Amino acid sequence: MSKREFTVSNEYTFNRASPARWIISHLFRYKFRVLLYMALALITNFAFSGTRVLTGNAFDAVLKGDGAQVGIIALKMLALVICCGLIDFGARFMIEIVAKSLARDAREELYVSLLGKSQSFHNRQRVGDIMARATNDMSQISDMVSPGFDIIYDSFSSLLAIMIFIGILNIQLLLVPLLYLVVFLLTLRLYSRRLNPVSREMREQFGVTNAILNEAVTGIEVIKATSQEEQEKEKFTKNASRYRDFFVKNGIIQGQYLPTLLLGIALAFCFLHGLFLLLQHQITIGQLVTFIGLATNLRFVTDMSTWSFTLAQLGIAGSRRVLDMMKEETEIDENEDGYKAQIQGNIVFENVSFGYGETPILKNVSFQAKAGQTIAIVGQTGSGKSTVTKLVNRIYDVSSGRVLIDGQDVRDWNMDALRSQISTIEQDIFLFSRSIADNIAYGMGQQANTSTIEQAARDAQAHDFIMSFKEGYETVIGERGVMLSGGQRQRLAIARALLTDPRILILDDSTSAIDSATEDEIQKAIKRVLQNRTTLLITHRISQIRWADKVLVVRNGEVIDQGTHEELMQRCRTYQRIFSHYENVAAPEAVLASGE
Ligand SMILES: Nc1ncnc2c1ncn2[C@@H]1O[C@H](COP(=O)(O)OP(=O)(O)OP(=O)(O)O)[C@@H](O)[C@H]1O
Repeated sequence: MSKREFTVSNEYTFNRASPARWIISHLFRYKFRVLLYMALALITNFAFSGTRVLTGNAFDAVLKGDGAQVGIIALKMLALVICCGLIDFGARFMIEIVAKSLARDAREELYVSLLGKSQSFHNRQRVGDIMARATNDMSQISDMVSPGFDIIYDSFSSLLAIMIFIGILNIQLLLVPLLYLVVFLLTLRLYSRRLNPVSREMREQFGVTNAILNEAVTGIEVIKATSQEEQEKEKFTKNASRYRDFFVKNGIIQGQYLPTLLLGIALAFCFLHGLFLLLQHQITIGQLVTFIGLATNLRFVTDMSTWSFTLAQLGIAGSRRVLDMMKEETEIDENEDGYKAQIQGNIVFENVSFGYGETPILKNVSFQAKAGQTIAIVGQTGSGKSTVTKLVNRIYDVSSGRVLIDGQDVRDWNMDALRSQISTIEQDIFLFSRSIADNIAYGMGQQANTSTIEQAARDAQAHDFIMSFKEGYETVIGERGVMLSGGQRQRLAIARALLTDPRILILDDSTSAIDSATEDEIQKAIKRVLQNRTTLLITHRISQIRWADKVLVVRNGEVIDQGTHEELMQRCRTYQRIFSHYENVAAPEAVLASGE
């Protein structure tokens, strides 16, 4: 079992060794329903072939002039057809339930698997591609079972019934159908071998096209602002055309399906063979009629297999893509048996180095934060400030060195215990398209009551602007909170953090997107949120730096100095420059951004 950051208790485990085994293990979960379906479908097909026998019997009775017998046969036929219809309904109903249950289970399995993947995994993925796998591929998997598997099983059980009835009629009559069957299976194998890679590529291309569409819709503002519509259109057209080409190729292979032609030839030979046996008085006219009727039923097997095999191919290709995503290795484990305790808030970085890829970003970072302290991190943009904070709650793991919380390596902590006590207020705050109250209560699993939500909002200086909306706390905010300004979003994030009352807070306040009117309120909110917890504060704001017990000065991934504001003012040239510029220029951002 690969590493996971999140698991569900009592999770049903499926065999992920190969797409076929995976599907079978899913079907196995509903084995009784599958077996019932198989039995019902088999009965339907035998009953249907039985109607051909009755037709032949009726012919013989007519030729003998036995009217009473014809009447009895007609009644038998009616009863058989009604039973056939009812049982067939039961079979279709069963398989449809199995198909939809399987799709639901597979979707849930993929979803849980995605929740358990590390941040590095999600950085590598394109959202559109994930969406294509979670929606289209899942539908393909469901279609593979019903109607795909249904048709294939139905075809083969009808074939079995046809062969048994012909064999009972006269064993010699099996000659042509059996020959046809051998040629049919050979051409079918050839057909699926040709179709398989094309349908796989078609699915892959669909994922790529979907990802482009998703990216364009998400980034529509940038496209419009930079007037790149033409380039985006071309890119999309190119990919949509590739998808079309695969689709056409798929169609061409399907169009070249040989068995239909072969069946026509086989039926002609069946007729000749039957006629020959009739002339030799080995079968009656009625039996010839039954035989031709049964042989004609082979059309059902032949025609349906074209489509059903396409569905099966697409389903297998879809399962492979879903499975590939679920099986992709993730770096961080939830560490279920790890250390669990109430966090006091002592953080120690011991010679920590880290890189997202090959290039090292952080080099030999060491510092300490005592419980309840506020540590400000300052440095030029891209120097690695946010990266330092991402190692605390194990969004990423260190490459070397250790990060300790209360003396325990973060890798030894139980992931849930660790993360549930650490909150992050990031620069780019993500708000769900739900009500404001739900967004604030998010970290509590929606378990907070209205008055505590409101209190948190008041402490975060957010209550007044929330109440200015017509629906107050019930106002639904758009995707990514587009209806709110940067300052409002930040205050909602602060309220969310206050509500969860984390022991460690990571606050990335390096954004300068706040208008000065709300600046004061934000400062108040931040000051409030820092109380009683260890805080790592990334900031460019001089007032906030002054609140800190210790300041880390980061340059190119190294902590070049650390100490209190006063100490650094005395000995650190970079720090002194920040402040001398601040006095002259009024804001330190310019200096920090300049790389000093
Ligand atoms: N997910 C990622 N994958 C690869 N490289 C990354 C990733 N995130 C950040 N980096 C790189 O790591 C370096 C440090 O980034 P980081 O975000 O920690 O800087 P920062 O000091 O917080 O910058 P800013 O003040 O602009 O937020 C940068 O060179 C950045 O390009």
